[in-house]
Amino acid sequence: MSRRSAPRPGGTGGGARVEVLGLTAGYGRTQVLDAVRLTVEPGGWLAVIGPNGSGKSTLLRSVLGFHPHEGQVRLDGVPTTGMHRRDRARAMAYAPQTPVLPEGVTARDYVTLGRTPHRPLLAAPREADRRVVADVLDRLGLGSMAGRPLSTLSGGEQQRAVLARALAQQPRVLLLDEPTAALDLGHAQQVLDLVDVLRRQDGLTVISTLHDLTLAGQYADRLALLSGGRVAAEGPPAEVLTAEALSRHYGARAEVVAGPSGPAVLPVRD
Ligand SMILES: Nc1ncnc2c1ncn2[C@@H]1O[C@H](COP(=O)(O)OP(=O)(O)OP(=O)(O)O)[C@@H](O)[C@H]1O
Repeated sequence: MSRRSAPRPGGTGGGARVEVLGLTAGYGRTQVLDAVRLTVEPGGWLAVIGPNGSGKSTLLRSVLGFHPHEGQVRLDGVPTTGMHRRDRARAMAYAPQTPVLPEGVTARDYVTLGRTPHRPLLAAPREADRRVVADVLDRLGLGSMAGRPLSTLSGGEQQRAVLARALAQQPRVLLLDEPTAALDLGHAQQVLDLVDVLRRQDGLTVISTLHDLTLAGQYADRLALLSGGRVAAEGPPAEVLTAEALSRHYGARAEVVAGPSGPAVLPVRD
């Protein structure tokens, strides 16, 4: 993965403040989220954690406006419901946990789809779009396979292509659902390092879900623990990641130790 500095794929002129106010959502009669309230400052990284089924993906999809909900989401104080779809698409990019990948499309063409909100309807990609796409592909270590159909990429390479598409969008807010699920440790660190660089250099605001609590604690500056439809704990990783919280909300036996770059969670066998 190259560390070329310009042009930066996230070079957007800064992130947005995200406010989630009283967000309630569910499926049919089943309520999954109950009046969730969160704030992420520009350039902040909030990792939403919580046991399986606690509503992390539902929360991300609701923030994006993809899932019906009550309550309000504001970007820099502006309710997203009042924003034009195209403006919303420019502001927020999403890398889903289980994306539907189009058949017969090359990695390069797929990532170029991320430029759609930035160009006139039906217009062909411009030189500037091609440069952003090439840079993102390069920075995610996908440059050499850009011309290959997505279906021939490995699971981890496909996951990086999905992230590349989101970064090519040059959003102000990046929402990542389990971005490292299919990645080996080295690639997981490279992807998270890149996102971290973008938020530090450009003030990109990041909201992610992460099952790996040690990685969550190392990269995010705040964690929100979802449990029972509510935010059970929210704050700096060292405050949220406690053995007591992991036992209570995950039913897990674990020790939490202070690591060199954040708390590390060590599962303890019976
Ligand atoms: N389309 C759907 N129809 C009905 N119920 C759903 C649907 N999608 C999700 N759910 C339910 O909503 C709850 C929250 O799901 P969600 O995917 O948001 O959880 P999550 O915290 O992201 O889970 P995981 O950690 O397993 O990815 C779960 O109980 C799930 O079964």
